Amino acid sequence: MTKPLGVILAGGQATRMGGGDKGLLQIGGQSLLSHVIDRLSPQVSGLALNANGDPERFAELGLPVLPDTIEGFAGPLAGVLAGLDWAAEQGADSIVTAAADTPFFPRDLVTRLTQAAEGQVHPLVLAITPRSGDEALKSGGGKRVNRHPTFGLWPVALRDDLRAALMDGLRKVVLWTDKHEGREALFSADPFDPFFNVNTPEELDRARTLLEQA
Ligand SMILES: Nc1nc2c(ncn2[C@@H]2O[C@H](COP(=O)(O)OP(=O)(O)OP(=O)(O)O)[C@@H](O)[C@H]2O)c(=O)[nH]1
Repeated sequence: MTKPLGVILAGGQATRMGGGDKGLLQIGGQSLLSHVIDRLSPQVSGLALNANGDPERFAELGLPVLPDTIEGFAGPLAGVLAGLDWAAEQGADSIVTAAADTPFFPRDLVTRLTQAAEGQVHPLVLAITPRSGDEALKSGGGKRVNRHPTFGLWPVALRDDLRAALMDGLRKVVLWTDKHEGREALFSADPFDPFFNVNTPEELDRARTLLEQA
């Protein structure tokens, strides 16, 4: 398989942060988005940003900005679809997505997702991490892993199926990936979950602390 294209998902409304663009918040003198770009760009053959509204606010990043084509903030799958349509125009056969609010994701994300897809007709893989004992207990159902639906490898070949599912009202990522027998790639959560994401002002403080300790 050729190296996939990368798409950074920044199309949400950041309600828990009070609105605006979470990706433009600063940690360690750099925006969350630029941390994500630094991690993802060496792993992919090209990069775009999925975001809604005025693209000018991201101009200095120098990336193509892809708005959702499904209306009404349909969730991250709408961003995946925008990325797949862009990849089809570029003649690529797959994309890897990363969320703009997740500054510490693994530097071998793409390698590991791609390895997990070996033998699949349409490569479709989500990242997962083990839950800590406490988290597993609190989850009621005793789930042992966290699935990270914004970190995945997605096939261009399934973009029309995804479009139809979204038009039908599907929103939950794993419902769609399970339907297509998506696989999972397990990443370590030691010393902390690398897919830790920033949703609230408290989590922004935690990200700053983690960065200082790194
Ligand atoms: N393209 C697109 N991406 C979305 C949408 N909603 C969420 N996302 C992305 O999905 C990822 C996870 O989003 P959440 O943290 O659940 O949602 P959020 O809108 O960022 O924040 P909250 O409003 O506080 O839930 C982030 O990368 C978001 O940018 C959407 O409607 N369209």
